[in-house]
Amino acid sequence: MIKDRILTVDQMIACERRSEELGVPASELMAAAGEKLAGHILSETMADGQPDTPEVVILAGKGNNGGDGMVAANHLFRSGISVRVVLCCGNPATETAHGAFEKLNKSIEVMFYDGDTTHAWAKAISESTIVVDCIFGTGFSGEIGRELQPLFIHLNTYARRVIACDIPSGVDARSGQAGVLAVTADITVTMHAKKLGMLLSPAKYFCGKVIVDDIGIPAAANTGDPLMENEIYAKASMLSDEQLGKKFLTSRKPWAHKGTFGKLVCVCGSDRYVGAAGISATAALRMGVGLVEVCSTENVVRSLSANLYECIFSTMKSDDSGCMTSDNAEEILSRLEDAKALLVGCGLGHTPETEKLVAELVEKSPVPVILDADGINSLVPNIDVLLKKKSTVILTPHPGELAKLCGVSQEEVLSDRLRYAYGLSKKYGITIVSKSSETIVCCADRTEVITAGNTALSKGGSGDMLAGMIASLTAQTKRSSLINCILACMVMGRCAEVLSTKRSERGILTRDILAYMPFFLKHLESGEE
Ligand SMILES: NC(=O)C1=CN([C@@H]2O[C@H](COP(=O)(O)OP(=O)(O)OC[C@H]3O[C@@H](n4cnc5c(N)ncnc54)[C@H](O)[C@@H]3O)[C@@H](O)[C@H]2O)[C@@H](O)CC1
Ligand SMILES: [K+]
Repeated sequence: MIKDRILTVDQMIACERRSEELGVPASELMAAAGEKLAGHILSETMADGQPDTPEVVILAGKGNNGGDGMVAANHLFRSGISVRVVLCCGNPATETAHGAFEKLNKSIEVMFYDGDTTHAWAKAISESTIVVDCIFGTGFSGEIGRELQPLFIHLNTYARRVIACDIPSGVDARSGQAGVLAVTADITVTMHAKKLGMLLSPAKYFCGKVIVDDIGIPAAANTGDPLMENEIYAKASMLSDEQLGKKFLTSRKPWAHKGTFGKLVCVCGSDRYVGAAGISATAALRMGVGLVEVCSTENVVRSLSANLYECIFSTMKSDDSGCMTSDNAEEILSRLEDAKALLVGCGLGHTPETEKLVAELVEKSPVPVILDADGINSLVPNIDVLLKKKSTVILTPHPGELAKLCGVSQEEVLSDRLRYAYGLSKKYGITIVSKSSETIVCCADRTEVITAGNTALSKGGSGDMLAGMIASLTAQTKRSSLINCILACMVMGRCAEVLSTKRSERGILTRDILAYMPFFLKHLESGEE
C-alpha cells in the first residue's frame, strides 16, 4: 500500500500488470480487494446508529469493480450478514470479474437492474441499511448513460448509507470530473493508493471519508515501469501550518539588508490592465522580496507610482495598443544585471510585439523567469524558444492557457490535466503550475497537488497574486522551483481559508488576502498549528 503517494489511473494499471509479472495475479488482487472491502462494510454495520440486523446490497457493474463487490458479498454472507447482489450492467465482462461471479455463493440472492423503479432492485436499495457501490471503478469515463440514470437517481435519493468500492461510480478517477448523478458516498474504500481524481474537484466532494487499504501488490510493482506515466511521482501537499512553517520558510538573518532578499524585475501591465501589475508587485513585496522594479507603460507607471511607494518604476516604450513593444528587451535585460528573478506577463496584454518581447526575454534572461497570463499567451506562438532558455522557467497557466500551450482544447486538457502539465514540464525542462481549484505543480518528475484555498480566490487578481508570490520566493532563494511554488500556493490558499472563517468568501478581495499575508506568515514563523 502506498500511503503518501497518489497514483494516476495508468500507474494503477501498470502496478497491476507488474504485480502479475511478480507472481501476484489480478484474481488474487481482486480476492484481497473484496475481502478488505467486506471488512470495512462489517465495521460499518457495527457503527453507532446501525440496526442490529444490517442488510447490505452490493450494486455490481460488469467490470472488475463489480468483481470486487462479488468477492465482498461472499465474505459478508459467511459473516452472517444479510446480503443481496444487483447486477447493474448485465453479466460480468472481464475474465476476473466473471471468475468472481462464478464463485458467488449460490445462496446469495442475485437480481438484475432493469430501469424500472417498481422492481426488486430498487426495493433492495431503499430497504438496505448499507448500499455498496461497485458499479464503476477506475475504468469509468464520460457520462452515465440514459439506461443507468434511474439507478443512480434512485441510489442517491434512497440509499441510507453508501460505501463506494475504490471510487464512487460516475467519478472519473483520471480527471476528477463528476456529473451530478455520480454516487455520493459516505465512505470510499480505495485500493493500494489514492487515485489522482479523488483529490480533484468536483470528484473529491463525492468520496466522503476515504480509506486506503492494502491488497497485496508487491512493493516492487510500484517502481520501474517503462510506462512514461509511471515516472511521475505525485503527492498531495497536505502540510499542516506547523510543517509548512518549519519545512518551507527560510530564516531571515538579523543583519540582512534588502540585497539579501533579492531584486525582482516585473515586466507587467498595459494601459488596459493596470491593476494586474500592481497586484503582482505588491504580492512579491508581501512575500518578502528585497526590491521590486516594475517595467511598464507610461500610463501604468504613472498610475501605480501614486500608491505603490515601495517599488522602483521604469517606463517602457509602448504602441497604440497600450502594450509594451519588443524593442524594450535590451533595456529590460540590462535591468536584470543585479536582479535574481524576472516576472513577465501579469496584465501584459497580447500583441505581436509582446510575442517578440516575451520570446527574447525567455531566451536571453540570465535569471529565472516566471511567466503568467498574457506572458504565457504571448509565448505560445514561439514556445520552442523554451529550448534555448538560459535559466529556470516557471509557467503558471490556468486550464485555458495550458490548453493553448499544449495545442489542444480546454476540454481535452481537463480530461487529464496532470498528464498535459507533466508532458509540458518534461518536454521543455520547466516547472508548470497548473492552476485550478486544486493546483498541480509539475517539476522534474515530481508532481504535487495542492488543495488549499477556496472560492475567495475565484476572482480576477488571484493569478497575479500567486505569480508575484512565486517570483518573490524565486528571487529570495536558490532552492527548487517545486518548493517555492508549493509554498506560494499553500500560503495563498491558507490565507484565503483563514480569512473566510470570519467573512464570506464572496466578498474577500485580493487586497484583503495581501493585507493578511504578513499576519499569516507570522503564524507560520511561530511554528504553531
Ligand atoms: N488495478 C488493480 O490493480 C485492481 C483493480 N481492481 C478493481 O478493478 C477496478 C477497475 O476495473 P475495470 O478496469 O474492469 O473497470 P470498472 O470496473 O471500473 O468498469 C468499467 C466498465 O464500465 C464500462 N464503462 C466505462 N465508462 C462507462 C460509461 N460512461 N457508461 C457505461 N459504461 C462505462 C467499461 O466499458 C467497462 O466495462 C478498480 O476500480 C478496482 O475496483 C481490483 O479488482 C483489484 C486490483
Ligand atoms: K465504485
